[in-house]
Amino acid sequence: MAHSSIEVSISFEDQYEVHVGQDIRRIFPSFCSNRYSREKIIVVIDEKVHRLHGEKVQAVCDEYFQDSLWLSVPEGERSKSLGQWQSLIDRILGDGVERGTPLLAVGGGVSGDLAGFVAASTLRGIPLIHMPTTLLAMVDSSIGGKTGLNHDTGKNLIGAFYQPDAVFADTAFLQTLEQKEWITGMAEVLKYAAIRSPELFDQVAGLSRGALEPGEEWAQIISESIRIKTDIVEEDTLEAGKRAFLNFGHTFGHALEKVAGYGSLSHGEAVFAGMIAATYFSQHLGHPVDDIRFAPFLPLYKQQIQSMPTDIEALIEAMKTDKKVKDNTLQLVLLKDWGSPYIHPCTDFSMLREAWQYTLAQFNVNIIRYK
Ligand SMILES: NC(=O)c1ccc[n+]([C@@H]2O[C@H](COP(=O)([O-])OP(=O)(O)OC[C@H]3O[C@@H](n4cnc5c(N)ncnc54)[C@H](O)[C@@H]3O)[C@@H](O)[C@H]2O)c1
Ligand SMILES: O=C(O)C(=O)C[C@@H](O)[C@H](O)[C@H](O)COP(=O)(O)O
Ligand SMILES: [Zn+2]
Repeated sequence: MAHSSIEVSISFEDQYEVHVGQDIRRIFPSFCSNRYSREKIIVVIDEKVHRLHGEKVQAVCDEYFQDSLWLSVPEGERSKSLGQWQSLIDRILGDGVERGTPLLAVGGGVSGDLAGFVAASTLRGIPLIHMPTTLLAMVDSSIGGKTGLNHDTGKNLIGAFYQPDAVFADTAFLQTLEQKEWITGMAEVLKYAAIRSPELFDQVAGLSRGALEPGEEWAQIISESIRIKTDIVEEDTLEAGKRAFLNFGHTFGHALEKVAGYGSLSHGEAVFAGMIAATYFSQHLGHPVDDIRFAPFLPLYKQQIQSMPTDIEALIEAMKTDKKVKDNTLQLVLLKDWGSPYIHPCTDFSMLREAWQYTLAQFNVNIIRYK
């Protein structure tokens, strides 16, 4: 794959580059030599990625840094917790850290969101670099500075906006990604299709019929997705307006993740179901969108979903912890048309129940509580 570097300009002072391509990690040492002292780097890494790719990451760290503190994070959504945050902070402060010591976050969205918040909160902020290793983390979570932990009351309720100094999305890591993780990451690509670039639906549908593995066509989709995300976060870094469109399907999806129990459903599975619900809602408000667009992908998600919550009232309660809630009113991201998202203050709970009922039925779930 050809290498590319996409600049993210958060403001005049705050700019960073997302470097994407096969073996792009190799430029990491020269990037560091222009920015940081060579004394030490902190590496926060997903433990499975450590086993699979630790040597590659170690090699590029050792090329510049004299010392490294390696901290492995157990794989899975449950690691986005205050407990994991505390144990990383204890190790980092115990080992000794200065304001200029960089932290490299290696892994998927879980270790990235956790490590990002650790970097944001250590000494009020130490330099952060993302090295995403899942499709989802490359196209979405490593870009734009959202960091976060889950809480029993809701998803990502603890966190900060904290931008990295750079992102190194090395597609070589994707060689070992399991199919179910491709499917998870694909949901965020389909989100970009829905809110910005409907032609991506057909492009991804074509690829998802075959094996999901890195290649030139996926590389192009990854770069396009990164461009869409950077465009949006550049215009609205702190989610005062249009950044909320990146939350399409998420008010529903986060409720599914919480009610199922964090980690029972992957983020991408939940967002996929959430996008069906949001599309149904949009259509029933008279907008010319139809969830038939998601139909080619449904079997992939149906196959991997093990358990889907069935209690619609619990799901609606969970939606109320969404961070976009304003004046006690849910703010749903809906579609006026494909590629045209907008915010809809939702007061119609019977339509919400209907949207959930329709969506759960797509996954053959027996609903147990429905007013
Ligand atoms: N900050 C943001 O803007 C943002 C955006 C989207 C999603 N998220 C968050 O991201 C998380 C989901 O991220 P995810 O889907 O990457 O999950 P994840 O980090 O749990 O990774 C998924 C699985 O893939 C494994 N893995 C990672 N890299 C691998 C590789 N190269 N080869 C083989 N296995 C590998 C991990 O060990 C894990 O088991 C959720 O918590 C979600 O809320 C955040
Ligand atoms: O970057 C954003 O903004 C997003 O909303 C991207 C989402 O895919 C991501 O899941 C994000 O973490 C959700 O944000 P939240 O603010 O609803 O927790
Ligand atoms: Zn998401």
